[in-house]
Amino acid sequence: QSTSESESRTLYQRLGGLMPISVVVSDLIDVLVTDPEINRNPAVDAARKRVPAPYLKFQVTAQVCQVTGGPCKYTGRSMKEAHAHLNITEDEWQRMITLLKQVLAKHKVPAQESRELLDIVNSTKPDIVTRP
Ligand code: HEM
Repeated sequence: QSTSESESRTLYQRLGGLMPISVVVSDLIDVLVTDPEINRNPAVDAARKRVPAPYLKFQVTAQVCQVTGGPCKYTGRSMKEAHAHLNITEDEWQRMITLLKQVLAKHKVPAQESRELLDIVNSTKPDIVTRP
């Protein structure tokens, strides 16, 4: 396959589609909802006890599928609305990024695709982090 052909593939295609995306998201949610550093935030701890992990996995998978150029339609709330009540700090954000990088490495997501996904995730930071 030529370089121009590989560059025309969407990030969704290069990640391998819904099957690997759903596995990476599932693993990330599993480590996030049990992480002591993240759950030191009482609002996050309360929300993850109230909101079923399978629901979060579904919503985040649909969102990642959509924003990477896949066929899904994300129907959940905006990132601002979904996280406004959680008082998420810079340190908690950095912890989430560390866990995300570990999950991407565990599943051997290539460097280029990992970078593009991290750029997309980082673009949501101003809507999610509401405390310094
Ligand atoms: C430190 C970082 C984050 C934490 C601690 C966190 C935690 C949470 C929690 C607890 C909820 C449930 C809120 C509720 O319904 O009361 C939620 C919802 C959600 N989060 Fe996050 N989140 C983080 C970052 C992200 C990022 C980076 C994304 C995607 C780019 C994301 C996508 C979503 C989605 C799609 C929902 C569901 C929205 C809905 O129910 O309509 N989150 N998050």
